[in-house]
Amino acid sequence: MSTPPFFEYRDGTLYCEGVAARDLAARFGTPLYVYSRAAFLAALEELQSVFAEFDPVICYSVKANSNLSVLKMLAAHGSGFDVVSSGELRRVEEAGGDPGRTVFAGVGKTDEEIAHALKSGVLMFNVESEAELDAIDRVSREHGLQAPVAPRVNPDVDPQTHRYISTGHKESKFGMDITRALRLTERARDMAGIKVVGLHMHIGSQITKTQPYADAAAKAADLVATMRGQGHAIQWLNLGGGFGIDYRGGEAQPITAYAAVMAPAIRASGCRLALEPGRRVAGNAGVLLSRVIFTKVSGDKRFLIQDAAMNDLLRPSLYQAFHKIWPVEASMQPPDIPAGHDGSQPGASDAWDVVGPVCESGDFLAKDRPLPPLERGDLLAVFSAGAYGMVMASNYNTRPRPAEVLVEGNHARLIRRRETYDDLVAAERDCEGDRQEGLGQGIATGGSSASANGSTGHVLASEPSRVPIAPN
Ligand SMILES: Cc1ncc(COP(=O)(O)O)c(C=O)c1O
Ligand SMILES: N[C@@H](CCCC[NH3+])C(=O)O
Repeated sequence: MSTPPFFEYRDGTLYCEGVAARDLAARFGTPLYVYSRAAFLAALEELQSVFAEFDPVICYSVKANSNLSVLKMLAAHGSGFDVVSSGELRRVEEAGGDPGRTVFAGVGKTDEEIAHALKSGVLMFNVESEAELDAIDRVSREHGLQAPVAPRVNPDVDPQTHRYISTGHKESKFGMDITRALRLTERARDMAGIKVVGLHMHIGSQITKTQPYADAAAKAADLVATMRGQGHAIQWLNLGGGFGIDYRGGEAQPITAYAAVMAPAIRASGCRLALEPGRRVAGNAGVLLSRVIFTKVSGDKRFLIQDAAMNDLLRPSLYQAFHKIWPVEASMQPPDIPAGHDGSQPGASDAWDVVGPVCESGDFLAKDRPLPPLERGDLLAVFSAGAYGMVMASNYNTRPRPAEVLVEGNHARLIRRRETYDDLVAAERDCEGDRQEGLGQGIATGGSSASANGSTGHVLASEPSRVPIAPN
């Protein structure tokens, strides 16, 4: 691809734009998510320009990386948003994003969430079922409003991706098959609280073939014509996200290749285009830095135990997902691993299981991965970690979640401080307060004993509890 490398090795060490990764690790501690501002914006701008003919709204999928600073940056560069909860919508609003360029998806919207989205004026609701349509109609009428909606249709195409992240097939919990969708739009004609303005499809994630998009777009264009025949003024074709990225190297398609196969159908539909890319914008804009705690040999296996675990980056454990991993101090970029090959070399003398400290056998970032010599204290970079990384992190094993840093040129800015032990127990201490002071008196006020600092180091502070616990 023509974009400059945002993460590259220079003089034997990894840089993010103009900042050395080792300096970031020293300043902010590890594990640490590091993002390149230029990488996010290059990916967004590529989508905006390649699809420009269709006056698109690129609705960045907030679930991929929902950091407020990331959303602010994208909003300032004309991004719309795709949200799946009131929480995500609040993030967009707090970041200064435009609800009028935001689509609200998700299979289980509550009445409260529907009301929130209606009042904030979202561009449209992606409707996933008839029951949901009824709920949106009812809530809209209660508020004297009319909801713009786009039924989510499963075109029953095979996206040729991991089965856990494919969604456009008939058995999916998401969306509706074509027959049901048309039944829904038929009923919607009589609903005062509903205005059908678009059609939505999202067939899966990390899709590296173009054919599934060609098939889905063609079915979408036909369906738009049928829905217009029912009397709906369809203005929007929302073809979702799913565009794949390079995890191994060489598997991603240029956006122009997807656009080339989708364009004829979009043109035929006469609609404006909405897209919901997440991974394509965020995935290769981030790396996760970690530090080796111990090396260990057990039988024939060699383990690199480092301080990033499944709670920090879940994808390898959950999907057996492949991420390149390479020392921060190295003379060359990590090698590409051909598609269809997992990169593992069982028994190779330089092969390591890269694991974390979490008490699960499934806690690994890579298996049997050939790596240059490494020892305690060395830094590692886990690549392609900008999407579905921090957002899927948890506190399992009472591990504070990592800090996040955004790099712009030669400048690095902390955009989420490292969690502290106090952050993790604050909600529990609030309840202990209730018990001690009597029901109703210790209701949480939003205040906590969380430290305002915590921006450096990976020390798990072991402070004495500040709230005395009542005797039983
Ligand atoms: C409805 C919807 N839109 C957009 C996305 C973003 O997908 P991706 O990150 O693969 O672009 C998802 C996640 O797969 C989704 O479920
Ligand atoms: N979380 C997934 C993708 C799911 C996309 C959300 N619909 C991943 O890490 O690849």
